Amino acid sequence: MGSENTIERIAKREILSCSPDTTILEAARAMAQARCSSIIITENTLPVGIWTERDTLDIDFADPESFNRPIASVMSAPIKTIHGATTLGDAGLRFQMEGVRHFVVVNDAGRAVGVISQSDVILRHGVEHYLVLRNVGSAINRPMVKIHPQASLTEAVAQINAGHADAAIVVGDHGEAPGIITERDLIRIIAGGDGLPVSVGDIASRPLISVCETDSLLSARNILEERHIRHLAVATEDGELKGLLSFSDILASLQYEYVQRLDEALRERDEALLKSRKDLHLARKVIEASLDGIMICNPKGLIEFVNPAFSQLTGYQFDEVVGQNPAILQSGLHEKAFYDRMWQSLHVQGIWQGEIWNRRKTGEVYPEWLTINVIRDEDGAITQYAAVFSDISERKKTEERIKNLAYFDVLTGLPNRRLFTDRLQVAIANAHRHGSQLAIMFLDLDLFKRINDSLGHGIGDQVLCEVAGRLEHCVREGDTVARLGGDEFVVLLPELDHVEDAAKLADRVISHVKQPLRVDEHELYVTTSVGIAVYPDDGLTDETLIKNADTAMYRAKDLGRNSYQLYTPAMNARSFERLSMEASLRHALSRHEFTLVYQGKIDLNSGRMSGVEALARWRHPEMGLVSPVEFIPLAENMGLISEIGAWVLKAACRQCQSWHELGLPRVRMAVNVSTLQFREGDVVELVKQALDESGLPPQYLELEITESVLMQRVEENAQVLQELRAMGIHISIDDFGTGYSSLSYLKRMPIDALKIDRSFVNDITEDGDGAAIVSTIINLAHNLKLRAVAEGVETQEQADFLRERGCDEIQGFLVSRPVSGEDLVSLFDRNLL
Ligand SMILES: Nc1nc2c(ncn2[C@@H]2O[C@H](COP(=O)(O)O[C@H]3[C@@H](O)[C@H](n4cnc5c(=O)[nH]c(N)nc54)O[C@@H]3COP(=O)(O)O)[C@@H](O)[C@H]2O)c(=O)[nH]1
Repeated sequence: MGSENTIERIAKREILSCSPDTTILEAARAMAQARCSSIIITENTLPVGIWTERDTLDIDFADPESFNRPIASVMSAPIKTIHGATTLGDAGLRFQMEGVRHFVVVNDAGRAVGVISQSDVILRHGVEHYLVLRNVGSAINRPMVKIHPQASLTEAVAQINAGHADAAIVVGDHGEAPGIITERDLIRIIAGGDGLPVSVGDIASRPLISVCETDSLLSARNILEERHIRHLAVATEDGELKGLLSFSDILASLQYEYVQRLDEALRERDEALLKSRKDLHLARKVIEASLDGIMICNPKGLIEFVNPAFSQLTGYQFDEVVGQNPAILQSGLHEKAFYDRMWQSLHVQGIWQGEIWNRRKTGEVYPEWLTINVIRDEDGAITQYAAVFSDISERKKTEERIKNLAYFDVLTGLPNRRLFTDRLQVAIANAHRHGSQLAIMFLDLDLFKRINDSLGHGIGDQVLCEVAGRLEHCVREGDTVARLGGDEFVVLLPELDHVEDAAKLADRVISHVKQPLRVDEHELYVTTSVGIAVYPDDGLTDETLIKNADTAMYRAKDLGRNSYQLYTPAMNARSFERLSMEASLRHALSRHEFTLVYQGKIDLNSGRMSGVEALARWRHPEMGLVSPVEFIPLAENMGLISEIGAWVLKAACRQCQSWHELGLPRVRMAVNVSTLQFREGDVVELVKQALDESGLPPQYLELEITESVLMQRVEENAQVLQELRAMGIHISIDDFGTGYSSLSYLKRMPIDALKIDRSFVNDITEDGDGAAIVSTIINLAHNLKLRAVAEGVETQEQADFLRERGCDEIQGFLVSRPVSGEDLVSLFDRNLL
């Protein structure tokens, strides 16, 4: 409770005091002058007794000399003290129990710091709530002392003492105005020192101030306080005098236990009020600091309050929205039924929660997560609607991103396999219902790996994006283009009238894809092979259709790429073939199923064989002679290329050395080395072994590498090539012109020849492009001080053209198909042109 309700707060600080030998007269004068009801008698600054107005009743007024007696002879001792920290309630109890009207207030050290009287307690205790409930009549417990005006003071004092009273009514027999005599009057008489009055009537105070017995004790106490008096006459409603009311009576009437309980209840109420005020403060702070928008509406649905976050999220300031209908926030995106459901939920369940699109002041529409609660009073009547919302734009974007990741290819933005399969399944179900057809096209970019290998994945990715765009451009609305991964794409044509329509689309796709495309400084040419499968003829499920379209695509590749194939059941046999080929390839080396054939390179000036290229062949026990076009990529995929490559190199070196030993003209043996061999194995070590084992001098060995060796792992591969060159090995670039070589690399690498790809040679006579490209490559080779070798020369016209353009050597069917070692012997030392 603190010091608020303790007596030290209200005690009189100035202590009226006197010494023990002070006369009663002097003490009374001091009290009258100070308007004080007590005086403390001190000795050596210590209080030793107290003399109060009440003690005047013990004075013998019949003996005027008694006024000159020392105060110590009449004072009350020992003095009654009370600690300053005592509560007013406890002080009131002590006044009541100990029957005194004054306490000296002391501090912890026992020093007097003030005086407190019972009237102080009553006036300052804050018991108004109690006093207002009690009437004056209930506080009068003592019979009224009535004194005749003619009575002497001594008689009057005797009567007051006899009535255990502290005052008396002075009333005569003839209807004179009544008066009152109190202890304070006695002090005044003693202090006057003029002798005693003749009768009490002379000194009685008039008029007699009275209250009605039905008045509240509070009003009586207020009169006492206002008039600075301590007694009131109490009359009935008829005006009949019933008694006297003093502070003592009021104090006695206070039922302290009850008052204390009331006090406690009030204190608890105050504390609760304080707490709720604190809670309210806290709630206000929380609402103000909340990042969620908060809007309170009245029962009519009009806005009463919004917090700062509301303003931040909607753009509307407090003053702009208070009194408005929240409809100002509506986006217009929801149907009336949506709001009807919301109100229904509010009225039935008292809460609505969900996603809603609202509109900011700027006009921007945004999604929010909104919770509305109905607030009701104790009687169940709606007092408010409280809406709390947060902007979920970011969350929605994230959800959208996650959805995109799950269903769309990150690189191209096309649907991915999952979404494609979903759509295909739906399309199949539709086609089944309507008895219609659909088609899917499986596309794979031809030789895309070369772009990735030679120009890097960054360029490869850009090519894929460009191709994705071209595919989307080709198809109709309702068709789906998807990327399955790598360079594989699929197209779903859900409505197909004729199979020819799918074939026409495949043609369009092929011709669009093959248009030159520019990526950074590169002009690239990409082609695609397409396989088509039609529902229901080529499969009834998504899996079968995709598998069969894939098979048809492989067939298109086998047949020379840049074309499409419609699926036929026979193709499945081909897929099966591929699988069984894989199984057999693993054992091909140990079963000695590989062999080499040789094709001569002819010097265009002399017409003689200047070199030989070794070409691998696989004699499959059932499939017969398998082309390297089929098994080399398979071997690369299966991780067998280094092993097979090593065998080829060693066998070719042995063959060349044996020709030398036979005394045939010494030609150089060219061997193809796969890019993967450079990555996976130690080519230098392998070459050393092959030369050592065969005895072939290094200058008679030529390695044919592809452009990707120059463009990948540039530092490492350059090092290997340098070492090979240092050994005396020749290096030529195979299929030159198809691999996007960087000219600066060509210049820096230790190479001896460029082999012009046969596709350009093949084009020499068909259109001007091939001729121009071949001429350019020949010039380039010569400028770099390299030999130019043309592959795939099949006609005399091609040979003539090449000779005219200064090509150094040719290789091709015109002179000889690849043949066995024995058959090649007959071609040595002849003019083959
Ligand atoms: N890493 C290895 N690759 C090898 C090996 N052996 C061959 N290969 C590569 O396989 C590809 C196909 O080779 P192949 O089927 O042997 O075809 C070669 C010739 O038969 C063919 N050719 C030759 N002259 C003509 C012609 O006038 N017309 C025509 N259409 N084709 C012709 O060209 C192939 C030789 O090409 P190249 O090697 O580019 O000089 C092929 O890429 C081989 O490199 C091997 O052991 N390891």
